[in-house]
Amino acid sequence: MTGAPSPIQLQNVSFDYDTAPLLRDVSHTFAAHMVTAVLGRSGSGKSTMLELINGMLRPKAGTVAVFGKSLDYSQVYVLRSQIGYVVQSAALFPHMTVGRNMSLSGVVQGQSQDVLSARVRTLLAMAQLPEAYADKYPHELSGGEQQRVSLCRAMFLNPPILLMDEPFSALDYGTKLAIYAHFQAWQAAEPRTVILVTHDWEEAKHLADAFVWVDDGRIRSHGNKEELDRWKEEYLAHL
Ligand SMILES: Nc1ncnc2c1ncn2[C@@H]1O[C@H](COP(=O)(O)OP(=O)(O)OP(=O)(O)O)[C@@H](O)[C@H]1O
Repeated sequence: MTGAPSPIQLQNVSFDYDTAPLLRDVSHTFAAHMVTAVLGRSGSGKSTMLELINGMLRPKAGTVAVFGKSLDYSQVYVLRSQIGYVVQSAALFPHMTVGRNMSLSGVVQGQSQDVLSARVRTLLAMAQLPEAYADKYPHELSGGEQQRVSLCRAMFLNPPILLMDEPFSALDYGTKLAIYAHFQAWQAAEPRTVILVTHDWEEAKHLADAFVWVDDGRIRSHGNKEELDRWKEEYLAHL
């Protein structure tokens, strides 16, 4: 724990898609400047939890607070510059260059071309991608490279919060390890509050400092690496 106030709090949050309850009275305070892995089997509501945090979904009951304030759903766009969001498929726009894909949020903010280009160069260097990639199109990159671009895009406005939804699950093992290393280097250089959704126990152990296990609409357990080790067999048997 860093002792810094939590930038993300769920208080008695319940949610359903007008069918069976999906999250039931969930409360959790996410630690600042750390990676928290949210684990759980498929369909347990992990992605839904991220969409509640970034305001794409609204709880049926309870509150979501970001930086100490309950979300104001009439101004959810304000969160876009504070919360980066990375999903499993890199989801880059195919008709735009890599540089354009990365810098869209800066374009929307009216940043000058010089500022945009400089940030693209910095991020490509951090992701150890060649500068010339800025002018390539997504289909010219490998899956792992596209996912690195997607991470760069989420980092473009330097958001203090990063939400990652199974960002590495479609990658082969070698590519995954390489991206893990990039991600860890970025996190060491500029610690953010990261929530990493994954069902992969090993990935969670590798990348995160804190852990939340979502099951049957509730937080079944949460804790540190020791806790995670304690759950291992039970968790794997439960998937
Ligand atoms: N837009 C939607 N409308 C209706 N039901 C939905 C919608 N999105 C998700 N669901 C359902 O809600 C449940 C939880 O979905 P969610 O994607 O949050 O789970 P998850 O834990 O992230 O799963 P996975 O690991 O498979 O991605 C699933 O049963 C899913 O079918």
